[in-house]
Amino acid sequence: MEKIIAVKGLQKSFGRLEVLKNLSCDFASGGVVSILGPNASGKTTLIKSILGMVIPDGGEILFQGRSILNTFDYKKHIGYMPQIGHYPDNMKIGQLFKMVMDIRQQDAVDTELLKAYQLESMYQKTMRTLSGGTLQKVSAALAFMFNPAVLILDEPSAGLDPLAAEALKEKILEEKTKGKLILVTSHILSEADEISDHILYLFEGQIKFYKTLTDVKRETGEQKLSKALTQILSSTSC
Ligand SMILES: Nc1ncnc2c1ncn2[C@@H]1O[C@H](COP(=O)(O)OP(=O)(O)OP(=O)(O)O)[C@@H](O)[C@H]1O
Repeated sequence: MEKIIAVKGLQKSFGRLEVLKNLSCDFASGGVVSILGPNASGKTTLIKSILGMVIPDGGEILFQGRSILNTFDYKKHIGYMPQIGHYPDNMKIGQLFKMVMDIRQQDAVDTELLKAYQLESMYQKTMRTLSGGTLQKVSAALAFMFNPAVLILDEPSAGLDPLAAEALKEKILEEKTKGKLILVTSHILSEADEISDHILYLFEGQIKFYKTLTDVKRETGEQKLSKALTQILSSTSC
């Protein structure tokens, strides 16, 4: 499959804390990559670097072969669902969607999640009154709304009720079949097991391994990702 994102020798420190240590990896279209690793291993910093929200100290990131440094245009090809969405407190859900469409000068192309989550019936609710899960639903609907080639989902199902999480999982699988790249950070291994083609495991800002899910299971002889990871990590110092 075509390589859409290339990360080369990425370095990032916050003060004296080295968060990404010369990290290199490629991501191809048409698959789900789960980015796993312990808390503070650098998962969010990696995806925020790809999104241009964190400026690396060294290395480079190419999107479709071009450096993302000082560019903005590539972002229209990425749908991003943050860990916690921050929206203007007094804005209503309907106004938020309209504002995003106005900024992009584009109507919503994909309203599947918006409908699945019945957000239209909540258009008059203001953002500050929403439950954490509803906020997540709004973020998910926005991420998929403009049919982007790449989706970056940061712990997407955290806070979603089981039905909403299932709808999101189905949506991810559906979009994958359309040839999209979907990067997902998660701590829920059963979910990663159901949706992933590749597992990228980060530890202390470095890639411990980046393999297909099939290889992870074959090499460990385990049927479940959770057991395979336990086996790999107990034999190393992660
Ligand atoms: N803006 C920032 N300023 C200072 N330190 C930061 C900043 N952003 C992240 N860090 C630190 O960088 C490290 C990596 O954070 P990051 O959010 O990338 O980890 P993560 O793997 O996504 O963690 P989690 O699984 O807990 O979400 C952490 O120690 C965090 O405190």
